[in-house]
This record gives sequence, structure tokens and C-alpha cells, in this order.
Amino acid sequence: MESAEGLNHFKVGHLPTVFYIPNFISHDDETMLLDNIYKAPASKWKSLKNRRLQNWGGIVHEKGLLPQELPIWLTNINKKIYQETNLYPAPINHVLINEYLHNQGIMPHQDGPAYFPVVAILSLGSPVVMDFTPHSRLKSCADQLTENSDDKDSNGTTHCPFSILLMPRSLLIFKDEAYSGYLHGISDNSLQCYEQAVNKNEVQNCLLESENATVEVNRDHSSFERTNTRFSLTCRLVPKVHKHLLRR
Ligand SMILES: O=C(O)CCC(=O)C(=O)O
Ligand SMILES: [Fe+2]
Repeated sequence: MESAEGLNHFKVGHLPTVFYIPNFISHDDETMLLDNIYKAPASKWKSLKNRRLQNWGGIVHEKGLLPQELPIWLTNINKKIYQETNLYPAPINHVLINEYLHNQGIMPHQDGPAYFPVVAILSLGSPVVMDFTPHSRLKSCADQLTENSDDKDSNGTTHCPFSILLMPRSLLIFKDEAYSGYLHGISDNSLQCYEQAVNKNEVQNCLLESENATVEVNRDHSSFERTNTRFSLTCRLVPKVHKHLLRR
């Protein structure tokens, strides 16, 4: 995959700006990344109410990034995403690593305004389902049934909730409309339902194959129980960078 056109091959769902790339990295790369995440000093972890995270690349302010040099294992993955997607005007300079235990998730939210509006999320460990919900300021699907075509945005896009099943080693990319018109989140339930996942058909076999290893799949109900921890690398570009480098 070497160009934005190549990326179109991975488009999923009804929005033109959501891409799911299965097996973006190898098993060996996944192991290497997990090793490095675990090796990070305890002080690198920040505990939140419902998950832990590591912040790499510097401190993100409303007015830009107070940069901090990235370790090579993150520079390499950023470079791969930057080169293979062709979606960024400059190299990716910030990575947030989230850790989710089997019953942890992330509240529906929109990423901050300091970031360039393209997000790349690399998944490691347990599969999960990410839910996208239109902002309340946008009309919902149900509203649209009773109202007229003004409910569509300037691209003629309707705003329906949707989900994506994120398998380990996959890369999810979303931008523009999906970035600013929707909230994204993961339920904090160990039971994850993928009935409505836009990539259900492509990914289901992969999920069934990984059964016993990382999940317990409930075939009849398009759902699975998480039994493992998941890590994600949220790789983004903060276009505005302050001159002074923070010490690592
Ligand atoms: O873990 C994920 O897949 C989502 C992380 C996320 O949305 C964020 O870091 O802003
Ligand atoms: Fe996010």
C-alpha cells in the first residue's frame, strides 16, 4: 500500500474517511512493541480512572506540542504509517499508548483540536469493538427518516452510528468527517458485540481463528468475551511544535 489510492482498498462502512487495515504489522513486531511498552519505566504510566496510558512525543497543549524525542521503536512505526498512508503533511510526532484490561474501555469522545485531523490506531493484544456515534449537533439516522435532504452534510453523507471490530495488529485510520462529526469510544464491558461492525464479514474468520488465544467467541450472537489486555497506539501529528525540547 503506497498511496492514498491504495488506502481506498481498505475503506470500510458508509463514510469515505474510515479505513481498516488488517495485519498492518507482523506478530514479531507486535511482540517487540509489547516488550517495549512493558519495559517503559513505571513513571511513564499515567493511571486514569478506567485505564492506564503512556504519553510519548511530548506534552500536547492547545497551542501546540512541547516536544520530547521519540524512542526508535515508536519512530519506526510512525514512519511506516506516514509513508504507507500518505495522509500527513509532516511526519507523525506523537503517540498515546492506552492499556485496557478486559473490562475497561474509553468513553465516547472527540480528539483534541491540537492534532492534525487524521488518527491512526494500532491495536495489540485483545480484539475490541470501537463504536462511532454522530455528535448530538448532527442529525441522527432516525431523524433523517422524517426530515428532508437537508439532514445530509455537504458531501451528502448521512450520520448513522456504526462500529468497527479492531483485531490485534490491525491499523484503523479515520479522518475529516469521521474525526470531527463523530465521537468514538469502546464499551467498558468485557462482552463486545460486533453484530453492527462495518468490517464484520472480513474480520469474523480472523476472530474465530483467534478463539481460545485471546477471546471467547459467542458465534450465535456475534459477540465475544475479552479475556486479555489490549494495548493501542494512537499515532497523531501535532502540526505546531514549540522550539524547546523537553528532556526525556
Ligand atoms: O484505544 C483506542 O483504540 C482508542 C484510543 C483513543 O481514542 C485515543 O487515544 O484518543
Ligand atoms: Fe480518541
